[in-house]
Amino acid sequence: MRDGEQSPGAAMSREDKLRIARALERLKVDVIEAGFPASSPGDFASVKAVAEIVKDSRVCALARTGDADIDRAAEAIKPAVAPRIHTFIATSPLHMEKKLRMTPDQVVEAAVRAVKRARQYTDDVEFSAEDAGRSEMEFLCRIFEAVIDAGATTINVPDTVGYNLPQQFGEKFRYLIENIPNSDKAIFSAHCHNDLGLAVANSLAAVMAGARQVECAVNGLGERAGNAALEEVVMAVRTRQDLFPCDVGVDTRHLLACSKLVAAITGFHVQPNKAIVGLNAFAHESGIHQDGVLKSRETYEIMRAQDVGWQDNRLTLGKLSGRNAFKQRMSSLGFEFASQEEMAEAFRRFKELADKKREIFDEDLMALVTDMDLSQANERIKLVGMKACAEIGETPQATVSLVIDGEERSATAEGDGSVDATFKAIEAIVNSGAQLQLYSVQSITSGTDAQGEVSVRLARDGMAVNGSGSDTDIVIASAKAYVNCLNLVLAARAHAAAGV
Ligand SMILES: CC(=O)SCCNC(=O)CCNC(=O)[C@H](O)C(C)(C)COP(=O)(O)OP(=O)(O)OC[C@H]1O[C@@H](n2cnc3c(N)ncnc32)[C@H](O)[C@@H]1OP(=O)(O)O
Ligand SMILES: CC(C)C(=O)C(=O)O
Ligand SMILES: [Mg+2]
Repeated sequence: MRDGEQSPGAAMSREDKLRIARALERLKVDVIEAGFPASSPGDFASVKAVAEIVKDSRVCALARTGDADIDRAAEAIKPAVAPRIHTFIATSPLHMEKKLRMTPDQVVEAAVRAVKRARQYTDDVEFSAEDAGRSEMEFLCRIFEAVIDAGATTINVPDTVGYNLPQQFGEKFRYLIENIPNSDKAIFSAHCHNDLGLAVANSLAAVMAGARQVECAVNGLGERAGNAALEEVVMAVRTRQDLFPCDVGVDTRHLLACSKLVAAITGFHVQPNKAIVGLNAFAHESGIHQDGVLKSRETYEIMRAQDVGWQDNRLTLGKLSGRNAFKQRMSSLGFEFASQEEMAEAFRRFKELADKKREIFDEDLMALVTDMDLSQANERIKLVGMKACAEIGETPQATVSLVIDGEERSATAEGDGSVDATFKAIEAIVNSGAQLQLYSVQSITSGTDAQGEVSVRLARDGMAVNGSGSDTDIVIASAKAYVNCLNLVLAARAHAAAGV
């Protein structure tokens, strides 16, 4: 949380940190580095609040080597069940000379003094040699030996600027652990940055070489290009237990939820092709892969989607998809082909359509094999009125009026936001039982009076339907999209009931 928040634009409030801390505790991480209490009164309060609520993970606060920073960190983590102080100072020639303007002797002295002071507050003290990735090995051995003697129980080796390569970083750990006489009295830790895209690889190399703590951040957030992504480190160690001499205690089933929470709080969205938590991490689009997965999941999956929090893997249909996936999808939508010829003809039309359209949805498939085009479905439900209220400090509320088959009905509901309240009000009237799978907003013109286009995907009985709506007001556009989707669901259901 501390380095993750150092991503430009990702600063977190006390409330944000509490929500993330709860999610990290549920994930069963060993240590939560909650913040840097000396940095601001707000961050002090955040770290203290996290220390008050977290029971099952250690709560750690960062501090420079000065007395004031250490005392402030100690004060903030005082309520924690398992408090840790993490103090650091830079050890590379460049940082010592140009930034700190200190001699190596002064740096060792400051580090030892800080660790001793921190030990007066807790017996769990971590020391980091900032920019260790560019520090001289002999100096690292000297300062680490001194701080372990002073009481440091975790020795962190940060590649602060992401300069190291995996083999080299692993060698550093091996050398340090073998050459520091008291290295057995501390846990060695890796803290890698992603400037060359190597943060996870470097962290894993460190673990192979003896590190037993990895500092990482959900979704790989952190200063500049970020830190090692927690979900990737965890799943690499878990998936390749044949190679690692240790495991992680993380409950991986919460990885996706945690990633989504951090993305929602920071506004840093995860790209679709991101490992583990990206939308496409367990999706298969091309025919040969889909065929393999249908026959045996392991042919193209090294992890189970469910083990990291997804409901299941997905077979998406597009121009690269094959017959087997097409047939399976049609079958799950309730269509069985009477003959090979009928199937071949439907598949030919599917490929033709896929050449024109980037993604093929269930309603496209239904239109393809029947004479019914769902996009032309009758509007059985009409949105005739709505009012949504959002007020700071108040629970958002929405009232919606619909005309269903000629009869007008209204409902009011509360929600997490105006859109959520609106959807709940619609559901209070319609009671469709459909699940919201996707919600996205795009502006289709520019300026504050822009038309917003909202897309909604609802799923019911194994079938997903996409609807859209546009308006200058996003909440109204959302209601229109939801109603549009419901009309498509109703049309599909009527169609299925008619046995077409
Ligand atoms: C690699 C990392 O991620 S380190 C953590 C980085 N995180 C942050 O910096 C976020 C929080 N930081 C802050 O809020 C502020 O920088 C503060 C409160 C810590 C300090 O603010 P200021 O007093 O205004 O100092 P400023 O940020 O301009 O400069 C940092 C000072 O700390 C000194 N310093 C840096 N690291 C250390 C250290 N480990 N131990 C002691 N002093 C240090 C610098 O030499 C500099 O000292 P100077 O003012 O005598 O030149
Ligand atoms: C404070 C230290 C551990 C750090 O974040 C870094 O060196 O990257
Ligand atoms: Mg860092």
